[in-house]
Amino acid sequence: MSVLVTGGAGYIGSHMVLELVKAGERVVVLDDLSTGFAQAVPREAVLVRGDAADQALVSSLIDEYDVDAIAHFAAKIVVPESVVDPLGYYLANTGKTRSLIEAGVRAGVRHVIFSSTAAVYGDVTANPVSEDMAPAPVSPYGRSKLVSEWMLADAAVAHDLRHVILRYFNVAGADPEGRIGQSTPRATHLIKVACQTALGQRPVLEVFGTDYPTPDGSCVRDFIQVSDLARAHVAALAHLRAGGGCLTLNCGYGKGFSVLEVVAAVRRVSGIDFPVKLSPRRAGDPAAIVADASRIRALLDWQPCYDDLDVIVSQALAWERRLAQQSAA
Ligand SMILES: NC(=O)c1ccc[n+]([C@@H]2O[C@H](COP(=O)([O-])OP(=O)(O)OC[C@H]3O[C@@H](n4cnc5c(N)ncnc54)[C@H](O)[C@@H]3O)[C@@H](O)[C@H]2O)c1
Ligand SMILES: O=c1ccn([C@@H]2O[C@H](COP(=O)(O)OP(=O)(O)O[C@H]3O[C@H](CO)[C@@H](O)[C@H](O)[C@H]3O)[C@@H](O)[C@H]2O)c(=O)[nH]1
Repeated sequence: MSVLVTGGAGYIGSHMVLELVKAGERVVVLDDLSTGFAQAVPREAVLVRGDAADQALVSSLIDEYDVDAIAHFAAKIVVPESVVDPLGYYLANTGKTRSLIEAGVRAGVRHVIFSSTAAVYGDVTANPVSEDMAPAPVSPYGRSKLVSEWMLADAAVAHDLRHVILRYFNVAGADPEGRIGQSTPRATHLIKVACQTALGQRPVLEVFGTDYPTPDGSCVRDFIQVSDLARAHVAALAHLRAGGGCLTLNCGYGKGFSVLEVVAAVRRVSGIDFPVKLSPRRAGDPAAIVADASRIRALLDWQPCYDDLDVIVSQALAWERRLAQQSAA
């Protein structure tokens, strides 16, 4: 049996591939390398360059590698881009997910793990947020993911298919052994941008908004370390293979850190007092979003190992240093 990982050359998918390989799984990565990197895929996994919506290709991979489970990471992920290109996002995230699931169902795949997002909750007014809260996404990106969630749920009723939907909160950090990390060019993620600023690769870190109704006025987020998140997928796979039912689970630690607290952590860990500019709010940012993370701990055999902001920041910094060395070489 093998696991088909779409988007397995990307930031989060590549960390799951490492965890799967470590667990002795056979892994086939299907990635079009639009934002991913071939070198992020370990030698032990098969990398096929192609589109997750290419049904003929997906069917042939399922047959050739005896795939019993699909982990679907492939997507477009930039929220503001989704506002200017909603149809592109619905195609990439919803239309292509439909094609992939259909190919999987036809070929007899019974397990799907789907990368969803805290963005499905929208502008929450109370924290922490549990999975029972009615989703109300405010961006085409969030809506494109929510429609995919619904599609999976409907397909699970009609077909012999079970799924785990994982709603990631803010993903950060890197492989603790330094093999992989977030390589996305022009990334907008706070911890990555702050580390790049500390290392002098960006002139200044802008803090978007200091007048939010939060303790220090900046936004609050729940940061989950990427290898912990990857292991949640491995636990979800074990749940499905053991005959477990469909689940929708938040992936966070249940702890909020403000943007200014993250800045302080990056300064503390790096020892560098990099420049920060207090700027106006960024459109579309909810003031605070923190996971109620009790369900995943109750229902999956999953224990986080890196639930510590300074550890996450030190991994992200180490990865940025490595990327800088690679590009200088
Ligand atoms: N990064 C976050 O903080 C975050 C938060 C919530 C949810 N997510 C979700 O996690 C998943 C992975 O995100 P990431 O941060 O690793 O992004 P990423 O851009 O690093 O990875 C996406 C991967 O999918 C590939 N891809 C895109 N479209 C494809 C297609 N049609 N066919 C084949 N491959 C394709 C890309 O080349 C890339 O390797 C996405 O579904 C995203 O929506 C990410
Ligand atoms: O240079 C920066 C970058 C970010 N921020 C702030 O930091 C917070 C976090 O921003 P970011 O790291 O861009 O993450 P989010 O906008 O919270 O979105 C992430 O987390 C969501 C789930 O919570 C996912 O859906 C998205 O794909 C993922 O990018 C926000 O308040 C931003 O305004 C800054 O102040 N300065």
